[in-house]
Amino acid sequence: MAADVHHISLRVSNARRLIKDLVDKFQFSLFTERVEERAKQFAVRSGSAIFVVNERTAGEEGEVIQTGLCNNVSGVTSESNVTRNCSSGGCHHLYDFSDIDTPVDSVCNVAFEVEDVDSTLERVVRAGGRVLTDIKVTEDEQGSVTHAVVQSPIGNVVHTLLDKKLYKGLFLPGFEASNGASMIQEPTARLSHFDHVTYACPMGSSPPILEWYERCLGLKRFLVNRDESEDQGFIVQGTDVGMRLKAFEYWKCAKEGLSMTGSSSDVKPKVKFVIAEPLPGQGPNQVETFLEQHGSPGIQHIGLHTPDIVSSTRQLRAAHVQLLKPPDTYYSEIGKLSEIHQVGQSLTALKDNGVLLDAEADATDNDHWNNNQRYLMQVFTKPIFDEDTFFLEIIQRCGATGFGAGNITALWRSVQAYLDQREQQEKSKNKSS
Ligand SMILES: O=C(O)C(=O)Cc1ccc(O)cc1
Repeated sequence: MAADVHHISLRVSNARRLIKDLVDKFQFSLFTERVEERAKQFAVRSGSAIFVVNERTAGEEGEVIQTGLCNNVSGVTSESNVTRNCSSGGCHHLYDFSDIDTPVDSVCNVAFEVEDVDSTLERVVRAGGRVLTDIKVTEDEQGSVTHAVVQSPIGNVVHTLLDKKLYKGLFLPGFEASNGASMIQEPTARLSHFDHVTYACPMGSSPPILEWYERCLGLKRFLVNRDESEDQGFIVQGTDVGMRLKAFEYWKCAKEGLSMTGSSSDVKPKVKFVIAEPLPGQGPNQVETFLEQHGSPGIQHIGLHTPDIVSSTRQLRAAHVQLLKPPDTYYSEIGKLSEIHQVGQSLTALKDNGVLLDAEADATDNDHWNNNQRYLMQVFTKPIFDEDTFFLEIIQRCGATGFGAGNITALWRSVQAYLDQREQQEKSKNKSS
């Protein structure tokens, strides 16, 4: 079963504000939208990364809105443990499912493009998955798109499954080109594609999640780096750090997996998924802060790939994007300078821009890259919504396919320092009021 991320949708209270930030600060372009009295949806893109921003409206939950676009033309084999709910909310935000309440702004749908929605849905049903919206066909003069929506095993996250083989239009039926939008993808897009989606999940929840993704969607586990144990996942633990990571992705075949990691641009890299769980006995930490403020497990951050992280980071800082800096000691850790020099990067450029570099981020033997030239570079933004929940990561992979322990720890510490500072500010605000 082929599955590739088509877009990721967010549900927010003020869509225009978020769109403005994504366009002005992150250089996404607004290319298509669907604005009706009861539904506002905007799509922005940078390279192949597409976000659909859906505006939450008061009284949205459970309402039935008919737009005339949702013709239910086919069903799939029904099983008693499957909830089928086609009418409620399904046409409100097209290609999404509006009935799962999100009390705060949230990223809640990773939409996959699949070969065949019917057979994918049958597989989901057979594996005990929950279908939220049965198969629907939407059409306009450019052709038709078949879609369905399934619930993921993670909080409010759903997956829309799309078959666009019979569609020639700009995006999806029901969406109109935005004013001034260009059909041609800007060649200079700085952020080229979604690299990974990281879920914050409760302690101990990863085994059934991995099983769900494998059985329902055919996504398979891969090791984050050489130090990961198959059983335990990759454990990041220190005095102030405590998290278990497990990762999975879609592998068409081993051959494609290998060529994906090379520099050739003819294969679109597949998006990776990471599950982050807190470890027992840790103090307050960012995964738990997410679970608390978000109200359920969900998408904690998304990694966006750039071909040039130093210039992307400079541009983002100039556009007033708040990026987290690693602890001061990061660049003077033993071996860091030689690691940076060995791969031909500049300490000053990385340090000035707060970019982290890790050459241990691999669990595979990948002969396309020289062993000591496989590395990745990363930087995190501060949370982008009002709550301390979702943030973005900018990442540049140079051959490395996983995540390195050194960077994960430094990224964790930079997020934690920010959250601790926020908590202190809140406390002193409450004292003085
Ligand atoms: O390094 C990455 O991008 C990861 O996805 C690992 C990670 C996961 C959760 C955190 O709170 C911090 C780092």
